[in-house]
Amino acid sequence: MVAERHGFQAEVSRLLDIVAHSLYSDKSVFLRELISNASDACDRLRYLSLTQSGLLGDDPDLAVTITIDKPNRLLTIADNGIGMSHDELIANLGTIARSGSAQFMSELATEESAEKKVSLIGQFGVGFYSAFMVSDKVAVTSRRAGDDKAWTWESEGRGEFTVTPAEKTSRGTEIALHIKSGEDQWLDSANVAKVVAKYSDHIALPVRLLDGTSQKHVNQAAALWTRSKSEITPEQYTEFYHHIAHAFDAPWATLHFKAEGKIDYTGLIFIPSSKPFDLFHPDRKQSLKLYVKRVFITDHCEDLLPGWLRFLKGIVDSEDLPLNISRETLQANPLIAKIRAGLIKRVLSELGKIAENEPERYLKFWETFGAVLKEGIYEDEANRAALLKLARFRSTTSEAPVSLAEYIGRMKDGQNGIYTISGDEIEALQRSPHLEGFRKKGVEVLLLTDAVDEFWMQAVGEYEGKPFKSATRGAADLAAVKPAEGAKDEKPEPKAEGIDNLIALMRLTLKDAVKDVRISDRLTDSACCLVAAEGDLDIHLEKLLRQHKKLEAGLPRVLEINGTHPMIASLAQAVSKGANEALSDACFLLLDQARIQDGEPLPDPAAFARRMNAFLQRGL
Ligand SMILES: Nc1ncnc2c1ncn2[C@@H]1O[C@H](COP(=O)(O)OP(=O)(O)OP(=O)(O)O)[C@@H](O)[C@H]1O
Repeated sequence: MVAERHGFQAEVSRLLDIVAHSLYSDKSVFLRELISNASDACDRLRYLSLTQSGLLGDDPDLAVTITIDKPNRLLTIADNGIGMSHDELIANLGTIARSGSAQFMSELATEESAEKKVSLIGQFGVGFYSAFMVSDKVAVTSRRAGDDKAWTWESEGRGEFTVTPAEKTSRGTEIALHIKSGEDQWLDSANVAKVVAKYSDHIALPVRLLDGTSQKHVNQAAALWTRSKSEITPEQYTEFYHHIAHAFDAPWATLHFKAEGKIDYTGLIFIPSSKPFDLFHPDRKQSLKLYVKRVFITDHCEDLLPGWLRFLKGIVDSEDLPLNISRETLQANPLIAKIRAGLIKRVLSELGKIAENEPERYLKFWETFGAVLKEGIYEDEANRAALLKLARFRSTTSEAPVSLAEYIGRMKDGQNGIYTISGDEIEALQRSPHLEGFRKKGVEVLLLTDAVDEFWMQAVGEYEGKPFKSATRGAADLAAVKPAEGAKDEKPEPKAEGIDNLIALMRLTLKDAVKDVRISDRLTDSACCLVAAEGDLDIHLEKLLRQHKKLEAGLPRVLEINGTHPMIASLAQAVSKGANEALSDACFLLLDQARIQDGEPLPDPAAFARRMNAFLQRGL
């Protein structure tokens, strides 16, 4: 029969190209991926057989069998799981269905550093395609449970694959790897046995190795989470994490526990140490696997975890849910809500312990997943207090990120709020003129760079009675802050003479381009800055909303001028001689200067250039 020819989806071709250039120094991961897939296929069949008892037929003992055929240079991984139909072979092994993968692949293509490439692809996972690291040809023969037809998918991993009808007497999938020359260790029985033992130890199915006539069982075939903690080594936990999460990093933390009482369940939960590529993709769902009495039910039980814990990996095995529960009715099950509450409590308590006892280690976690936990502060009132305690922030006065409790402990006498400034980058925030007055008074300001910050701060309003206050909104209230002990009680510098006239002229000249012009409490070195009026949207939030097309035009801002700045003093003096064109240009130039310092585009760059040139010319 003529083979059907298909091209790989562009993302798969790119992935295969990367795989072929052998990214990983440890190629043995291909065995882990294929054994994981085989075990998942058996789990899925077992779940379906709960409601379709005929599916298991006369072959009820699910297992994975690995065979070495040295003369033909073949290594085969076979399972009697769910199998794949003709269309599933094409869809599953020819495309990547994960959302965001096209964008991910193009980012990967432009990444130059090989090391970063490995770490990126590690977060993505190469799954089945890792077979091409050691094979020059892969043939997948599969028969879907309940179907009588079988098909062989075959490819050399270069742009296309074929699908042809096949003879296969039993259900399941057989993946035959034609081992590349130079990769002979994958035909060596002792080596394969060692690697398979490592990767299948925690798998709940028997894994067998056949070499010629000899056959041996390589694992205990008991689900890892059912064993007692004292019997499990850190390496075994890490292996299980790699298997379950298809991850390459080491877990940052491992929680293995048994909840007993009103409801009984076991949890084996991992907090990854690196960010998955799609952490902020809108389609990303939580991915804990749900088991009932050791039988895999689903990895898409949305209600098992809140969105703000979507980075967790692992399993939950319930003793109380009925085995024949359908995935659809799971969501409404009150037991799921109880398990969810229990999981949240455990994870938060573990994070709290690590934050207290190992602050440096905790900071690594916070840098990776802090922005996601902040979503919880915004949306989960019940856990808000615990999450606020766990939050850490960069600040103007401390090298290490600080907690809100630490911040409050260092507040100055007379300071009446927790000051924050938001923007895209820490460095730009540090340079912001808005902070000059705060620095002078030694008042700490938290530097916020996550988009979600604006939202949770609005929702929370205050922490332990201290309101959050934006350093770029309203009056700075710094006059009330007492100078630090030992510092000279500096008298405020006298404001430039005629400044009130300058302000009046600026208001008249700038009209609706600003909401107001006033003397600043927060500037010490710069001449001017823009702030939001009390009660208006924070400047950074407004910028975000405009970027996301949720707001059309920006609101006019308050232009603050530094009453002690020599240039402002000269302008004030000039005003006393009467208004003229140069002064009018100066008003607009000051406003544009403030916009530039905020990283804002100028509404009329040509007018800016014209005024600037006129000014330079007058000065020469
Ligand atoms: N042995 C198998 N039996 C049945 N289906 C399989 C088997 N191996 C792979 N598949 C199907 O092919 C799909 C793609 O496999 P692949 O390993 O590339 O990705 P994945 O397992 O979905 O993702 P990842 O490995 O990154 O978590 C699987 O989701 C599964 O549907």
